[in-house]
Amino acid sequence: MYNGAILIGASESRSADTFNAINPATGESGDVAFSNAGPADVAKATTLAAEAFQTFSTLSLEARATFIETVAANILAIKDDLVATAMAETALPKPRLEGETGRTVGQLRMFATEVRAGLWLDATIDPAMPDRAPLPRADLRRLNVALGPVAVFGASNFPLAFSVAGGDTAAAFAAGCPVVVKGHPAHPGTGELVARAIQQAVASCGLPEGVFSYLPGTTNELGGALVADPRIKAVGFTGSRGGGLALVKIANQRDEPIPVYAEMSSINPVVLLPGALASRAEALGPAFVGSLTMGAGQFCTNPGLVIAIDGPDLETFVASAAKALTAAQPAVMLTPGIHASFERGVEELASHAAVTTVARGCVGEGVNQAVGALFTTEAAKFEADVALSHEVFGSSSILVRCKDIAEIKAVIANLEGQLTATIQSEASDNDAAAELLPALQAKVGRILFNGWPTGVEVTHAMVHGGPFPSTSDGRSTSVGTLAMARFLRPVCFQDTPDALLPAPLQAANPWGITRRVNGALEQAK
Ligand SMILES: O=CCCC(=O)C(=O)O
Repeated sequence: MYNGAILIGASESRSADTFNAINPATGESGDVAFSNAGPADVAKATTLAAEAFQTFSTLSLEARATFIETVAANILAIKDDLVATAMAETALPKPRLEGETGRTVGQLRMFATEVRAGLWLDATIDPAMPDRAPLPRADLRRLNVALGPVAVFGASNFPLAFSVAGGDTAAAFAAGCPVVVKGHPAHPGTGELVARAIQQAVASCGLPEGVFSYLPGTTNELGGALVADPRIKAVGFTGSRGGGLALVKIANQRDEPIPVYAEMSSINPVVLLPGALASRAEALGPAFVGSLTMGAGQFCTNPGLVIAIDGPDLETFVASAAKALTAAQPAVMLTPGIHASFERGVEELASHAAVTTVARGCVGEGVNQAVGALFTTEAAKFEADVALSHEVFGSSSILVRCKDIAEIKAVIANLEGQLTATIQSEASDNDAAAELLPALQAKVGRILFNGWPTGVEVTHAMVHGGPFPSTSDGRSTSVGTLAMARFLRPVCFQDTPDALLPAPLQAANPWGITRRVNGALEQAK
C-alpha cells in the first residue's frame, strides 16, 4: 500500500507540506496526503546515491541483472493494486494499464538480459606493439562505465512504462547508475507503489540503500534542485517542451553542466502517398482515427499532422476519417491542466483563419474529456504560420493539402524535429517515397511504413528519440536497450597492469564477454 511518504534510500519520511491525487474522471481529490519533498530531501537522496555509486556501478553483471529482475518481479506481484490505483489517478482504462504493466516488466527483463550479455560495455582492446616503428604502440583498453547518479522525471501519460520504474530508470540501473526519481504528482499513489517495489528489491538484493530514492512533489523547485545538485550526473525526462527546456537550462548553468535527455514535443507527420490513397483511402480513415484517439491522444507518438496531395482520393480519406472521428467517444484526459491546454490548442486551430474544421468527436457528459478534432489547411498556409505545426497534446490533428510531391517535401523540410514519420504507400509510390526519405530521415528518429506511430516496441533496434524539439538530444533513444548509452561514458586504460584493470578488460576475460581485440570481434566464451 501507499501512504504518501517520501522514500529516501531504505527510509521513509513525511513533510508537513502535502498534496492530494485528483481523479480526473470525477475531479475529486483522494484521501491520502502526499508529501511534497523539499531541498533537504534532495540533498539526502543524492548524497546516498553518490555513496552507493561505486558499489553499484562495479557489481558483477549477474548481480546487477538479478536486481533489475527483482524489481520486475516485485512490480508484477502488486499488479492488481497498481492497476487499480493507476486507473483512479489517470482514468486510463484497465486493459491499457495492464498492458503497460506488462511492458514495464518486460522492459526491465530485457535490460537485465542486456546487462548479462555485456555488449554494452563495448570492451575494446588494442594490444601493445612494442616493436612498431618508428614508435612503439602502448596497450590500450577501453570500456563503458556508468556516469553517476541519475535524476529521472516520470511522465504523466505513461504512469508505469515512462515513470518510476520506466525506461529511463531501467536504462540507468542497467548502466550501473543509482537513480533519484522525481515522482509525477498526477499519479502519486501509483508512483509510490512502484517506488516501494524498487526499495524492497534494493534491500533484498543486499545493495547500498542509495541505489534508489523517490521524491514526490508538485513544485518546479523540487525538480530544479534535483537537476542542480552536483551529485547528479545526468537527467532523464519525458514531458512538456517548457518543462524539458527549463531542466536543460538548469543543467547547463551548473558549475559542471550535465546531459539532460528530455523527450518533449512531436506531431509525428503521416504522409499519405497517391498509390496508398488510390487503393485504400476508405480504410485509412478509421485506422488513422484509431491512432489519433488512442489514450485520448495522449501519446508523444500521436499522429498530429497528415500530409497528402489534394484530389478525389484524399477526399475519400477525409470523408472516411471524418465519419470515424464523429463516432469516436470522448475520453477523460490525465489531468485538468492537460485537458485545459488541449481545449486551448483546439480552440486556437478552430478559430484560425487559415484552418477548416473537418470533424469533431462525440461530446460527453463528464469532466476533463478530450473530444477528438481533425482540421485541414493548405501547404502554403501551413508554412506561413509556425503555430499550425505546434503540438496540441491530445487527439487533435491537422491535414495539410499539397499540390505535388515537391510541396510535400517542402512541408517536411520546414518541420521541426520529430520522434516519428509515417509513410502510407504502395509499390507504385516507391519513387515518391525514395524522394521523401532523405528529408524525413533528417527530421525524425523513426520512419515507419504502412503502420501508425502510436505503440512503440521495446527492442534493441528501437529509436524513440529525434532531433530537437522532439528531444533535447537527438543522438539517443529513451526506449529500447540503446537507451543505456545515455548513462555511460568511455574510459581508456593505457599500459595498465592486468590485475588493476576492470574485469572485462583483463587478459583472461573473466566475465567471458564479447570483446573487440585489434579490431576483430572475439566472441563471448
Ligand atoms: O508518449 C510517449 C511514448 C509513446 C509510446 O511509448 C507508444 O506510443 O507506445
